[in-house]
Amino acid sequence: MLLQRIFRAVIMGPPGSGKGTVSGRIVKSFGLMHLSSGDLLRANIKAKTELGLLMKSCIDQGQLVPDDVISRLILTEMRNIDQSSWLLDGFPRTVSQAESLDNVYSVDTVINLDVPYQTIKQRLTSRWLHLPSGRVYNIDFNPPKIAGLDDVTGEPLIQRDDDTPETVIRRLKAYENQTQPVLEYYRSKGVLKTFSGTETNQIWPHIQAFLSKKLSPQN
Ligand SMILES: Nc1nc2c(ncn2[C@@H]2O[C@H](COP(=O)(O)OP(=O)(O)O)[C@@H](O)[C@H]2O)c(=O)[nH]1
Ligand SMILES: Nc1ncnc2c1ncn2[C@@H]1O[C@H](COP(=O)(O)OP(=O)(O)O)[C@@H](O)[C@H]1O
Repeated sequence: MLLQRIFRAVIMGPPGSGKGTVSGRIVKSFGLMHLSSGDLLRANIKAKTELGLLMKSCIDQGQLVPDDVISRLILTEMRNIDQSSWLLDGFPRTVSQAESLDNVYSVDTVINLDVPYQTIKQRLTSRWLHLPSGRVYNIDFNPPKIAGLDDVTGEPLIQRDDDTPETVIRRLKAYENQTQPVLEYYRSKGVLKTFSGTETNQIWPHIQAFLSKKLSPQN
């Protein structure tokens, strides 16, 4: 079934709350285009672009990259998908970024994953990533079929340089100081929908039911 009209969504939540995992399920169930700012930055680092090289130390230290850099990067990339329904993951992360987005597109729904910090810290040190696709695994939660290899391509998985316990703490601080105000921004616009819990499998049916009221599921 085709989507009736363009639907624009953002997924938010602290680092490790399951944004990438849930995004994968939303893409599969509802066919939205997925754009992840973290995946885009890591692709730039891997390709050693000028931007990637400039941003790497910032990311490795658990700090946010400058608003103008990420806003330009994302908004340029969005031109390729703006005829489709989309889901933004990891952007916007500051009120200034949210305003830049608002200048071009109005967001229909913001899905907020509210997961306790203690749960998150345990998850991130056992996260494994397939860099080209952004597919995430976890030794405890969803291990790859063959250790160290992506299920779909058989290519190697990596651990992120910024998933160390010290850097995770800095990322959570950045989230509190810079990203939480974005939740208020969207709450005041009436588009924020929060899902709380400690397990993705427990949160997901609620998100699926919520989106099913707004979107046609994929065949
Ligand atoms: N134990 C556990 N791990 C999870 C759960 N949901 C996601 N994960 C894992 O936690 C890590 C962080 O999830 P991810 O989707 O990358 O979060 P993001 O940083 O918000 O995009 C990954 O290794 C996931 O595989 C869950 O319910 N339980
Ligand atoms: N919108 C953004 N604004 C500023 N920095 C960003 C943004 N998106 C990603 N980054 C940078 O990339 C890092 C990794 O982001 P991401 O992959 O979204 O991590 P996570 O999903 O674990 O929160 C962030 O810690 C930050 O340094």
